[in-house]
Amino acid sequence: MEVFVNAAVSADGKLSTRRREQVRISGPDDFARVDRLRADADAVLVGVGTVLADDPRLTVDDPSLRAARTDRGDPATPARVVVDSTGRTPADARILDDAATTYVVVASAAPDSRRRALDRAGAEVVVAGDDDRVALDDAFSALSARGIDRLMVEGGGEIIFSCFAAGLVDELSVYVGSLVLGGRDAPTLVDGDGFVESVPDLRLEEVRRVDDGVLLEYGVDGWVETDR
Ligand SMILES: NC(=O)C1=CN([C@@H]2O[C@H](COP(=O)(O)OP(=O)(O)OC[C@H]3O[C@@H](n4cnc5c(N)ncnc54)[C@H](O)[C@@H]3O)[C@@H](O)[C@H]2O)C=CC1
Ligand SMILES: Nc1nc(O)c(N)c(N[C@@H]2O[C@H](COP(=O)(O)O)[C@@H](O)[C@H]2O)n1
Repeated sequence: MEVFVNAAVSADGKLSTRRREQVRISGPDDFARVDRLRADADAVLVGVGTVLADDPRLTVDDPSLRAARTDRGDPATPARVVVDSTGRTPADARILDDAATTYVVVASAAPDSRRRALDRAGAEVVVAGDDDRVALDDAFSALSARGIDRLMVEGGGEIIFSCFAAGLVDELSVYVGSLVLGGRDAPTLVDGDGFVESVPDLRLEEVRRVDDGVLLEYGVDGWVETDR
């Protein structure tokens, strides 16, 4: 499976404010680029933190992109994936609408009542990992078995960290908007525990001005020691 991460950050590297409310960082051209990235994916993945904060739909909006997908036999919008260890996704979350299949990936310890509620709300519940936290390598294998070959990860910072930590990321694109959000508790592009001795090694492929910001595109080359 090919995995690419795309997110928008402020000039100081934040995904959002300390209130964790969705912030419009991208301009119209960047949102159009994101729509094209979604249209090229078999599924778009977020962590449950993003679902609770933003209530996203993660659909393809441009009618011509939707038509191109259906012309080649794909659903108009890629599948949506929520990584949600305990099944906290609300039954009325917009990501569970009928625009596309939505996989909610839970850990084996997720309560049966939550699994049943998600199933009733229209989610396809997938169990990955054998304890109380979703294991992403198992989750991605399960998604691959369901025909997902190209997976777009939109965030947030916790899930992006876990994707890098598991060595699952092939490409990273970051849109850096011209604003400063600040806040020691505001989410950043990569949160989690952070890397110390060995860190993901990026290869810069492209730098381009988009709207009033900069798009950075990287390949991921494995790991590098920090004392280089
Ligand atoms: N500017 C942008 O492009 C984007 C911004 N955001 C922002 O990011 C914030 C949400 O990000 P986060 O709080 O970091 O939440 P997140 O969306 O990364 O979800 C993290 C949650 O997923 C669950 N989880 C299950 N298994 C996990 C695993 N193996 N690794 C990590 N998490 C796992 C946990 O409950 C964890 O708290 C919001 O403020 C949202 O607005 C989110 C996406 C894109
Ligand atoms: N690329 C990008 N730029 C921004 O400025 C953003 N705030 C985000 N946020 C992400 O988009 C999701 C919402 O998408 P829909 O409104 O459902 O289409 C949000 O949940 C973040 O993942 N992305």
